[in-house]
Amino acid sequence: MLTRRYPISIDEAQAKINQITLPTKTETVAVTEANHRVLAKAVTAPYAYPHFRRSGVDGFAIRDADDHDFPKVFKVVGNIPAGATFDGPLGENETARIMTGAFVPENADKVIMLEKTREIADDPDQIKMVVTEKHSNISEIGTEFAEGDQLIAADTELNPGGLAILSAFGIREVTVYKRPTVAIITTGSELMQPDEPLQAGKIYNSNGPMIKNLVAESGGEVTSYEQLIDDADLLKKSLQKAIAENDIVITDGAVSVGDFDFVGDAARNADDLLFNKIKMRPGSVTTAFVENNTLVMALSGNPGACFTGFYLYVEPVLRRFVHQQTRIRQTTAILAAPYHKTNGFDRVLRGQFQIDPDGLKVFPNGSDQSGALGNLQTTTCLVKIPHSTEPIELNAEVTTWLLPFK
Ligand SMILES: Nc1nc2c(c(=O)[nH]1)N[C@H]1C(S)=C(S)[C@@H](COP(=O)(O)OP(=O)(O)OC[C@H]3O[C@@H](n4cnc5c(N)ncnc54)[C@H](O)[C@@H]3O)O[C@H]1N2
Ligand code: MOO
Repeated sequence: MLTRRYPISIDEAQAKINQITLPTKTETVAVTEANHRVLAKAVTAPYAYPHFRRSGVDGFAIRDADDHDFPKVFKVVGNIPAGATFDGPLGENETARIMTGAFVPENADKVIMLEKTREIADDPDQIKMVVTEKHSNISEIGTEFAEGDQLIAADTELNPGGLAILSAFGIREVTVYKRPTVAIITTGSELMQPDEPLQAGKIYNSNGPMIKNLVAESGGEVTSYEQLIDDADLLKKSLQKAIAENDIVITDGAVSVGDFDFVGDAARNADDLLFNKIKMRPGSVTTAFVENNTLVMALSGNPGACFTGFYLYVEPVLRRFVHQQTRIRQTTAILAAPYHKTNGFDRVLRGQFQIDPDGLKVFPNGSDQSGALGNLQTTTCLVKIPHSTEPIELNAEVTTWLLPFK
């Protein structure tokens, strides 16, 4: 039976996905595993930082009371390497040799850099200081953070710099948003297994590995990955299980109107069909529905359309699960190379961008065909050519989406 479909615009389709309510789930993870995880709770300083007075240079610690009439000779009463402490106060004209990062004696007020001192021949217990210093060269307690200060705000995606801050306080665990769980179901009796020899009429599954890695780099957790033959019962069972166990299910193929396009049937019967046709090419068949509180994103089997559909509709929702903005930058650019085709739907070209002194320029990058995949490695942006009966002019301003990790 031919399914009636109601095409909506790219903006409308994106808005529909953006409107669905997502659950908030959190978990505790080790800081060692937390790079690119998103904090669900702010982290505050358990104590002041630095928590002891630290020398910023290698040199000799002195008291304010002795900080006059240079050059002068001091008595060396201690040696404080980094990691050590120093007992007792410095007396009059006494100093302690001290290394960068080391504990400053409690009554010392300044550290004179090694370069401004001279050893006294045959007398290691004395040191001559040539001149004083303008600054104390001491990091005082709490100069970076007072106890209770916010170290990193909630809803922040941790990066190696953030992990350094947490580690500086000995913090070993953080509360983060759970990654959305994602099941991937690729379909098609024409798909071979990677270890099968090439056969006439069949192809290797290229979308599967692409989707898996796109999900992972967008912060999703792939819980299952399947490659199914075109069989309605098999697909139905797989889909039901995937929906019951995951936050998101991504299907690929079988979503058009052909004899084996079973995902379209599931969409039509779903709790909430968001859309089953978009006024764009490639990717017009991209379909989205919610079933049992799980979002099902049905991407086209055609590689170019699958790639485009993922970035425009799936990446943003994966990021929203963990309270983050999409990593895709939507902006305007100058179409810097000619494009002659016209189209009843908006066309989304795979492109490449260039940042020039006079602005952002975009260039079509090879084939705009839905089934073409030769440009998937080198594409760095998507470019929207609005539907029109006239070809778009060279140097027209166009909407573009700059893709992440390119
Ligand atoms: N009568 C109509 N036919 C088609 C329409 C239409 O509106 N009416 N739409 C066309 C458009 S546009 C597209 S896009 C495709 C979408 O088809 P499906 O998403 O249902 O995908 P399939 O039919 O299963 O496969 C399409 C194409 O992609 C290849 N494929 C499938 N899976 C993979 C994979 N994992 N890796 C690589 N390639 C894959 C498959 O072999 C087909 O060549 O429908 C048009 N037809
Ligand atoms: O959905 Mo098809 O990719 O529009 O060409």
